[in-house]
Amino acid sequence: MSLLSVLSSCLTDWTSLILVLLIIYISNFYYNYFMRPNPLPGPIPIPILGTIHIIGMNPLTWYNKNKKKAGTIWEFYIGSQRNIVINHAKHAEKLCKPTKSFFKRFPFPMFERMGLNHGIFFNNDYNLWHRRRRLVIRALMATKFLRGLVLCIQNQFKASEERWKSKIKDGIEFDFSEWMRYFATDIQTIQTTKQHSYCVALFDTNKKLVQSEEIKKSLEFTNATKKFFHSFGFFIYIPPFIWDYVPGFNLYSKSCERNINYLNDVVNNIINKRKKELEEGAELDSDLLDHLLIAHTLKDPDSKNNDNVAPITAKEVTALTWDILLAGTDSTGNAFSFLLYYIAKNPNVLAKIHKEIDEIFGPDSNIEFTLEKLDNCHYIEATIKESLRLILLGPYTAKISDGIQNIAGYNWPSGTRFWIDHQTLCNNPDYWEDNETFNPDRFLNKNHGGSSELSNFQKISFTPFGCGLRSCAGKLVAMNVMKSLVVLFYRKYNIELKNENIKYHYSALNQVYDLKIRIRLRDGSSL
Ligand code: HEM
Repeated sequence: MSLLSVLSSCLTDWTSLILVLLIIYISNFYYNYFMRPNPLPGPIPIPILGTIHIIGMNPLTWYNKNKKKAGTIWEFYIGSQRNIVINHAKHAEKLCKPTKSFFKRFPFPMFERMGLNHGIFFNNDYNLWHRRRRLVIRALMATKFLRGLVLCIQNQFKASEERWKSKIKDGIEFDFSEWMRYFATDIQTIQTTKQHSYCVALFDTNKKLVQSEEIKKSLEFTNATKKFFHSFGFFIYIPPFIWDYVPGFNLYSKSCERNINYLNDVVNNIINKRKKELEEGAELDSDLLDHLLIAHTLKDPDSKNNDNVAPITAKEVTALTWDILLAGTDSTGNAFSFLLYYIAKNPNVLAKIHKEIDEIFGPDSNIEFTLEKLDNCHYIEATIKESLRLILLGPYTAKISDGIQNIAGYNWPSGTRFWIDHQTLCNNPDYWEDNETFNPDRFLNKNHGGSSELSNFQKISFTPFGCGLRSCAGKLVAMNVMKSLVVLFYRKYNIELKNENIKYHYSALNQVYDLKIRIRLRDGSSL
């Protein structure tokens, strides 16, 4: 037998083996699919890809075309993994209760590999998560922290106003979505780590600001966080063995890995620098990093009162700092861009905002305001809520069940993957009257100058910050950032949209782009 014929017979044997294995895999896949308990409407999956070729990276695209067929519960596949989507308050109630039955998020193997599960966002260990979450909540809800935040926003805004000064009389045109993303990055970076990121300064000066090493480094960091966000969908929807072994995909996942390593190094350097300053006697500040660093030493009140509580580790400090930087930046930035768009489209709402601002803050549009003043802005708060209801920043969240759970009348085994479709929950005409109308009054009850009371279904379904144990840890921060910005912009400026419609795309969050505005001084205002 020639070498060639041995080779070709081996090859044939290998090919046949692969073919047989493939047939077994496909038969097994479809056997499991057709025998699944509680079959629901949804596109038929294909092996390995699941339904990604039909629904793409955004389950709402399929749902919006198939509303009737999908009803209030439907399913789709990621690889061979079944996912159940809930989009009515009557089924969401149990999923949204703050119980351990729906504590777990989907695992993020890539982010776990990179150590990001030492924080709270990617953490599925209840006991570890619980203590860290308490720490973070204590820091973010502290009055001292929130007062510092409101002051920091005003200072950063003032700095932008200084740069607008020479041109504002004739009006300035710019892409607000970009400005807002940079502004949110600056605020979040300062409030989390005390570092300046100079993003807005570079934007306002058309990148002509003298670029020191510090500024260049901060820009690199901002771009790296952007890349991290954009990789989210990839790591959720593409099964791990594809991003590890399939050419092209593996190159991209390796570059994301390098990106996360780089971000980890930057955050670690910031932490070490601050740790040293504190060891050398610097005074403690109200920002998140100092709060975490207290818990990293034995000065943490939790560990003082309880011998079993160890100080949090350096890895935890890094991961928690990361969590807050990432979870808080793009979310607030995009939320405010949507809000600005809705206010511009609704002059009656703007008139009521002006009235509230004039009543609470008086005629001087340059006067500094406090956190306590913002607490009285009930109409502004209602407007923010209505904007968050109409367009969900995170249109869905996902949870894994623990123990057999009865949802929508079906019993589901432990480990079932549920998606809550918040976009549909918050806009369901069954229980949101005139659901497509921008009407902040629906959030004003009689204690706050209105006459509305949310129904039970409305309360369950109003979930822009998620729901259950894992709901947003920075809700109060986000609300205060947005309230502050409403006051800063509308007490002094007129804002005109340059495009008729808002443009946005979904990538981990709904992200606004190309929101061109023209901003000029409001009559009677001065710089
Ligand atoms: C308008 C702005 C924001 C929106 C719409 C928003 C929305 C959300 C949503 C939908 C979740 C997932 C909840 C779930 O899985 O049920 C979440 C989680 C989280 N958010 Fe926010 N968020 C915003 C701002 C912020 C800010 C400013 C911070 C921090 C300062 C923050 C920190 C977090 C953290 C740490 C988590 C993870 C909580 C956990 O797993 O226990 N968010 N947020």
